[in-house]
Amino acid sequence: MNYSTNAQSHLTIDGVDAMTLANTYGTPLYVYDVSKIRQTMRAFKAIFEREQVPYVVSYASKAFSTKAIYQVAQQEGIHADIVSGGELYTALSAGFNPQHLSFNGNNKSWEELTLAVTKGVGTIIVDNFLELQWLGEITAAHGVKQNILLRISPGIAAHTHEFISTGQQDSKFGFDLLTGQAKRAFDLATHDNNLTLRGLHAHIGSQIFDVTGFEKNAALLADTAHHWGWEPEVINVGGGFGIRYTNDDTPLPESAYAAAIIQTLKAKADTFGWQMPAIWIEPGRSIVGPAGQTLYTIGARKEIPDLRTYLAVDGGMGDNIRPALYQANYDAVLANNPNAQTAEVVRVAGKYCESGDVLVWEQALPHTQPGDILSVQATGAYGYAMASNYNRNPRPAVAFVEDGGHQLVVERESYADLVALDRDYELASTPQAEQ
Ligand SMILES: Cc1ncc(COP(=O)(O)O)c(C=O)c1O
Ligand SMILES: N[C@@H](CCCC[NH3+])C(=O)O
Repeated sequence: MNYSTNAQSHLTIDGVDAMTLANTYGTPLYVYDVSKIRQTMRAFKAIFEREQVPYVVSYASKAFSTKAIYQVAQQEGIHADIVSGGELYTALSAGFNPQHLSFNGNNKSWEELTLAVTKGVGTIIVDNFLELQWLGEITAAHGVKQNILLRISPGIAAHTHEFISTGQQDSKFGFDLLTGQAKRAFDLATHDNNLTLRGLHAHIGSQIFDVTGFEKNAALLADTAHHWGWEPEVINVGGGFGIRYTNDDTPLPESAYAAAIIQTLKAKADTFGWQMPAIWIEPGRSIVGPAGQTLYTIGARKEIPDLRTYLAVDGGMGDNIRPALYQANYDAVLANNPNAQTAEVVRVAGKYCESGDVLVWEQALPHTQPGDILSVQATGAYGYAMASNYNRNPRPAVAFVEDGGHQLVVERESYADLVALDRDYELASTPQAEQ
């Protein structure tokens, strides 16, 4: 990897010195290169525009849900997918157009569905029979008509980590196709006057590197609709496009995935004599993952001769659970001199009370000192989004960087924030407890 640096040999992010960011906002710090986010959003759109097919690019905001990212998505003219009342609230607080939201999730509550219907969420992607029934009741009670898609469990196993594969038949998501549940849901949905069924949805998994799963998925959704004697307006093939975390990962460009899906559905539309359905995709990781990195301050070091050197930083599994959860790999770089000669291989560990609290399993680094700044690369997806307060560590701040400028978009939590929702246990001071 060749990192961009300035005259002081410091790592730069879209023209901003990483050391300036660490000094200004403290560490750990999530930093996003917004130009890169915009580039990816535009690249996804460009391929559909070039092929002149109707489409919606919907950013899967579970990957990173903050007001600022919904605002960037809106500026770039893309939609957003949400999976909870909390993500809906965040998007609405950011001023996001609710018509451009789609709502996924395998167990949406009555309250979440009511909020979505009454706030005008554009599309609800219905996952199960209870939701279909509730949605019928809620829309009738509020006298509204709601656009929906049906989420199908397509029976396609994607080649990825078991925990992030969702398309196989043994999955909690969506209506099962093979046992006829999907057809039953289709019949129910098309007979409900308050629901407008616009199309089908299926998502096969995440961090996928080849196009065949997406082609199969698109073909299967089209074949299914055709088999039911129905011409859908929308085919939503989900997200899951893989990214480069380390040099071992070899993702395709955004355009390759999109082109394969477009070709598959063009052919199906031709064969079935349909108008071209709108192709919806839901990329999350590929939009924000490569654009994010996390800056840490290096602290203690433990050398076990002939075994391993641990280098500890001031964050860890609380801000990036992915290595512990999925054995995920990352690259790290010394922000104060990224292109310096490497001198040793270390394991980068966090500060949490868990042996599995690792950020990088094996990393070649130059000589480092306590106080140096380490940047773990490509942490933009499912890092902040999955952050926790384990060990009562405050969650880090988030900074956006663009064209040489920088701004905090999420403040660092304080110790006061950590106890803000706590209440004193009053019974603890009753006479009985004192005896
Ligand atoms: C329904 C759905 N859409 C989109 C995504 C986004 O996936 P990714 O972040 O891998 O693009 C997911 C997560 O895997 C998902 O479950
Ligand atoms: N959170 C996971 C991906 C799950 C995607 C949600 N369907 C990750 O970090 O890779």
